[in-house]
Parts: sequence; C-alpha cells; structure tokens
Amino acid sequence: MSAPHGSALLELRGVEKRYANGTVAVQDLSVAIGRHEFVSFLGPSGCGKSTALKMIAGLSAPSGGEIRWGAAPAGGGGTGHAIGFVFQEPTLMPWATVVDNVWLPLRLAGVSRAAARADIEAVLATVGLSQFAHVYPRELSGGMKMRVSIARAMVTRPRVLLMDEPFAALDEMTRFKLNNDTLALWQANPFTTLFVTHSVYEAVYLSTRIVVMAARPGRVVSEIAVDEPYPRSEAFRTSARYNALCVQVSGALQAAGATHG
Ligand SMILES: Nc1ncnc2c1ncn2[C@@H]1O[C@H](COP(=O)(O)OP(=O)(O)OP(=O)(O)O)[C@@H](O)[C@H]1O
Repeated sequence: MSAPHGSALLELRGVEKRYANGTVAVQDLSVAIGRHEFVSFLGPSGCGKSTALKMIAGLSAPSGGEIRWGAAPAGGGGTGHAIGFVFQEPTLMPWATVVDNVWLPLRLAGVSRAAARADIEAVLATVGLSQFAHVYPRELSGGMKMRVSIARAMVTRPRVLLMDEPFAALDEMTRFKLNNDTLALWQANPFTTLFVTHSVYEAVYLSTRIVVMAARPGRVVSEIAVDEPYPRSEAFRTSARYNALCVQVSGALQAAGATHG
C-alpha cells in the first residue's frame, strides 16, 4: 500500500465484507487516503468498488478489518467526517424544485429553508445553475440533473465526496464538461474525492491516484499515482504523458481482470 500524500484522512485496514447470502464482496482490502486527494477506484464489474464506497459512507458495516478516520481538522465546525454521496442516477425528487432538492440534506439536519438559502444559492452558483433554481427536474438535461445532485452533496460542505460512476450515463461531451467542473470544485474546496469509474481515461484525467481492484474476492491489486499538475485541460487529455498513463493503467486493469484469488 503506497502512502498517500498529506496526512491520512482515512484508512481501510484488512476490510472484509461478507453479505448475508455468503458473498464475500471484498477481502483484506487495504488502502490509505490522504487529505485533499482525488482517488479513483477502477476494476472489473463485481470487484467491490461500490461496496467499498458504501462502507466508507457508513451505509454498510464491514464484517472484518477496520475503517479508521484521521482526526477532524481543528476548528472544522465539529462535523466529524461529513460525507457527500453522488450516485450514477441523480435521484432527484421530481415534485420539488432545484432549490428544494439541494436543501434536502440540510432540511434533514433541521436547517430551515430561510437559514439554508445563502448556502444553497452559493452552491448552485458553483455548479452553474443559479438561473435554474426554481425549475423542476423534468425541465433539466441529464447533465444539469447531475449538477443538482453534486450541489446537493456539496451543500453540507463534506470532508469527503463519494462519487459512484456519476457520469457513466452521460454523453461524452457532457461527461468531459462535468469532469472539468468536478475538478474545478475539488480544487476550490478542501474536500477529498473518492471516485468510482469503469473508464481508464476518466480515471487518469481526474485523479491524483488510481486504485486498481480485482474481483473474487474484491481487493486492491495496484495503485498508480498520476503525478501531473492541476488544473488539467484538453492539453493534458491529448498529451503523450496522458496516453502513456492510460496504457499503464489499462495494463494494470487487464492484469486485475485476469487475476483470481
Ligand atoms: N446487497 C448485496 N447482497 C449480496 N451480494 C451483494 C450485495 N451487493 C453487492 N453484492 C455482491 O458483491 C460483489 C461486489 O459488488 P459491488 O457492487 O460492490 O461491485 P462493483 O465493483 O461496484 O461492481 P460494478 O462495477 O458492476 O458496479 C458482487 O459479487 C455483488 O454481486
């Protein structure tokens, strides 16, 4: 396991997840995540990427090993390791406007609409949706719905943003645009991003580090640092360095697909 840069935010040590039906989704899964990293999890279908994210989010308990969180930064508002989650489906409430959809996590935390207003307006501005605050999801494109979903995850100012194949269902141009917007948000804010994808190209473009997993049982088989500066742009996407990294990561992914425990 390579050490993340920055002090550890989160560490998975020998984590196992055995579902009630006996399926061992991950076994001896170990990875350390540093503060303000952008880590992508890449691996064949069924290698436990979503399971790992759900355990980190606290939505599912490990059946073995441990998940350790580093101390919250001093003066961090006492939110502990607050987490934002973005799924492949934007999962918006169809009967509620954009503002009310973004308000949801704050509402659940007991914050009134009036008290949440400034935060909601600020986060909608960061995802470029200020003009759409009062429309309903059915009036939005797929990319715009995903922006609402990202805004909803960001409005609580999480320490960790978990993204589970968020752009897989979008067309390529929208996906590229949202890749850039996600990076801009991450650069402008102190949160750490953990990003699940099936795309080698997306993982290389976005990440500080790529964790490659293999299946049966799910585990980490290699970690590849993407030591390229930010901001990243189309110049990086078309560079020889990007191409070389994609070849390296594809090789690791193919090896992972060929590996059985
Ligand atoms: N609730 C569940 N109960 C039983 N088995 C499950 C459950 N959720 C996931 N699994 C199994 O655990 C393994 C890992 O699943 P998981 O969804 O975490 O993989 P993944 O890498 O995210 O897959 P994909 O890339 O296809 O989304 C799979 O064999 C899956 O069938």
